[in-house]
Amino acid sequence: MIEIKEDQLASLLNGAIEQLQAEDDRRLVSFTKKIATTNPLQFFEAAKHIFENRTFWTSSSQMLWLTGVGNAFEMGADKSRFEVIEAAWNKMLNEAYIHNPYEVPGTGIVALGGMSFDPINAQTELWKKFRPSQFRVPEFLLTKYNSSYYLTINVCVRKNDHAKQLAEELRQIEQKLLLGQKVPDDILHIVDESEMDPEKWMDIVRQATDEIRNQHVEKIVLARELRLTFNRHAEISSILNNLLKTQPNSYIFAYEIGDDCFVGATPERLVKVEKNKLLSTCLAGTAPRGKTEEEDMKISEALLNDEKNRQEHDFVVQMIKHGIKDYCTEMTIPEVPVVRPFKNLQHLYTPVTAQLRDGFTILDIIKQLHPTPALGGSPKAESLAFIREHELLDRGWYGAPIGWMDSSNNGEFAVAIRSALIQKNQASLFAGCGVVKDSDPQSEYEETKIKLLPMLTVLGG
Ligand SMILES: C=C(O[C@H]1C=CC=C(C(=O)O)[C@@H]1O)C(=O)O
Repeated sequence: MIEIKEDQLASLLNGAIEQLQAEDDRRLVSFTKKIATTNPLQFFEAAKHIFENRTFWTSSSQMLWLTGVGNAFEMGADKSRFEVIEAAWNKMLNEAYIHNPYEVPGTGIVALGGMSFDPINAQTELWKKFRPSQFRVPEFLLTKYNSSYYLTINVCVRKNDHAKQLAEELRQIEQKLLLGQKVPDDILHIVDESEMDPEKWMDIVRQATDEIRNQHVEKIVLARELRLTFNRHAEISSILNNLLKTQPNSYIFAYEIGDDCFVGATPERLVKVEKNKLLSTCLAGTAPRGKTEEEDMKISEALLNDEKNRQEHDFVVQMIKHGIKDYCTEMTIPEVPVVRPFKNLQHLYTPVTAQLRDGFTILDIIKQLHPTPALGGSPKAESLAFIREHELLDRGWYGAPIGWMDSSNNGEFAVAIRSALIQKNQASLFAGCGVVKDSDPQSEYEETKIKLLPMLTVLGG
């Protein structure tokens, strides 16, 4: 194990502490170093009894893994979410003491967080711990980028802190984390299940198709919740381990707040920015997987030529194109989608690439894009108004951006679908589908059932 260069961290801490004038002044100190191979999930598990708030992220390509534990700095907002977060982020970065000799995305000061689907919709008891927008800079962040490993230690210092003592305390926690803990093989059993009466939900789908036929709106995405009770408390690291095994090509994430944890394996990238190169994704239009290769191909071809699905998909393409055009240059969007297979489903997929213009950030792009018609509908305002009035669900963070950003304007956000809110021995799973004028309520219901599978299968279903 590579040990922290004690004197280097202590002198960085000391430098920051000496600058503080008033007793309640605080300053973030961030120290990054390269470390030996460390298992991100075992690091996550080792933090279980040390920190209350753990965060986990892998990109769909698994090029980047982030495991954050603890909160060195938090940012939250209920209104004007993007502006408030951006201002707090910039202020903190301007004042921080940073030692990070690596120009590697996802190292150094990284904020991990997410937001609710709709801040206007009233927040219910279910999601009470999750603010409309919330980001955290973890105390310890393990970054795996390609095959290199980095550890960043972030700490907020005060005037009366003692640098050497603090460095020693941090070193002891670091040792425990890097040692890791075996991820338990937790097998859950579902003892109770509840959901909205399917007939009632399909009735809402019918009302949506009526609304669309009456030309008030073109597409509305409707979601539903499945509430499960287990025989015991769920182990988050074990759920993540199973998602990593069963859901390739997906973003696997967890955002823990005390006893609640929002977990998922989503196939949908909202936006990635790396060294000003922007990548967004249109993912909408769905079909099941075939049981044989031949059947799979047939279904995939039918999906590609299906008018209803192509229309559903095109709403997303058009919206992303218009949403970001003023924020970037060199935008490239293929004329036709391709079919992208995932474990349980296949989707129509169109990648969008561009160059982010100087002066804009990933938060500016998210503000433009969220919610895309893959989760809200089209037009945005009308579809959201329908969802607010009829869906009878607190989506919380489901269907909203979740991800990370670093101090060099790199970042990546996925759309938090195929996800569940875990609460001790209970969980709420969410799934939705795009309703257009010819949607059949029964088929839409069946589609949401398949979309629940990625989470259901790792939760004892
Ligand atoms: C809303 C969900 O999926 C979206 C993403 C891909 C395909 C979709 C569809 O075909 O309806 C949905 O727009 C969900 O999985 O809960």
